Amino acid sequence: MSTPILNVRGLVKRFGGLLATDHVDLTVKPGEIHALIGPNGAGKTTLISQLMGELKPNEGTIELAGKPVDDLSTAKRVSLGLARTFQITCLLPDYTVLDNVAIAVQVRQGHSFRFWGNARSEAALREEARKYLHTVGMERRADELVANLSHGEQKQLELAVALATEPKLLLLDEPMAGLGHAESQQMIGILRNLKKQVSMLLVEHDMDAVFALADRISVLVYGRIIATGSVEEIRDNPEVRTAYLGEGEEVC
Ligand SMILES: Nc1ncnc2c1ncn2[C@@H]1O[C@H](COP(=O)(O)OP(=O)(O)OP(=O)(O)O)[C@@H](O)[C@H]1O
Repeated sequence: MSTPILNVRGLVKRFGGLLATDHVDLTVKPGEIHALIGPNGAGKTTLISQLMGELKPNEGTIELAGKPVDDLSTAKRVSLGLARTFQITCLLPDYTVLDNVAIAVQVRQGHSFRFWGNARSEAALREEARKYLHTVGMERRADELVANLSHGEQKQLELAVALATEPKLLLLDEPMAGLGHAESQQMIGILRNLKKQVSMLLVEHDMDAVFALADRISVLVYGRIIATGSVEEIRDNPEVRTAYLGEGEEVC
């Protein structure tokens, strides 16, 4: 079996008396979309923050493509191929769409945002940035200011910014949040196409999107993974139905 892109073993995070992450084991295989679902407060964001190195676990280990990252900073983890998109968009509103992606390319290349404006390198940066805009279907909006984008377009741009770091593993924190039906369908199409390039851990409440995209699903309840399996296995699991999907409800 090939080495997982992400391998989490026995991860524990305590906030005082609260076990926000309760001995979590989780893998993401190469080319896989692994969805992480669970009710509000289950510990999904806390888990992602530990993967990124923003929160220090109390116990457990995290490996990225076979390499332990437990003692590495967030920046070092990003340079090893980890990227995250946020629930709340985190873009530069006074810059154009293309600038936002070009800046991310520049940062990946090891240059500080401070050097933005270096005319010699800008053309090459912009050319590369257009590639990521194309991937998310936004090349025609390249010269628009971020402040003028719709919520759905901002989500797509945020994805392009994350892709500009050339990740091996993309952590998606509710990419469908706040999107209308048409925008959700568009995002599902983009993520499905992206599968060829990057593995994904998808945290999402929109079950239609999860069922449409996930190769495997893990269900987190009170910090503990109660089940991992295929869409069918999770849909039919009685414990999952009781704890999360709602006993007796039709879920598809
Ligand atoms: N910094 C913190 N200090 C204390 N408790 C925290 C902290 N961050 C999160 N918690 C608690 O840990 C638990 C898990 O929270 P978390 O935000 O990770 O859940 P979530 O599954 O992401 O929820 P949602 O779906 O609403 O985003 C909750 O009970 C929350 O109140």
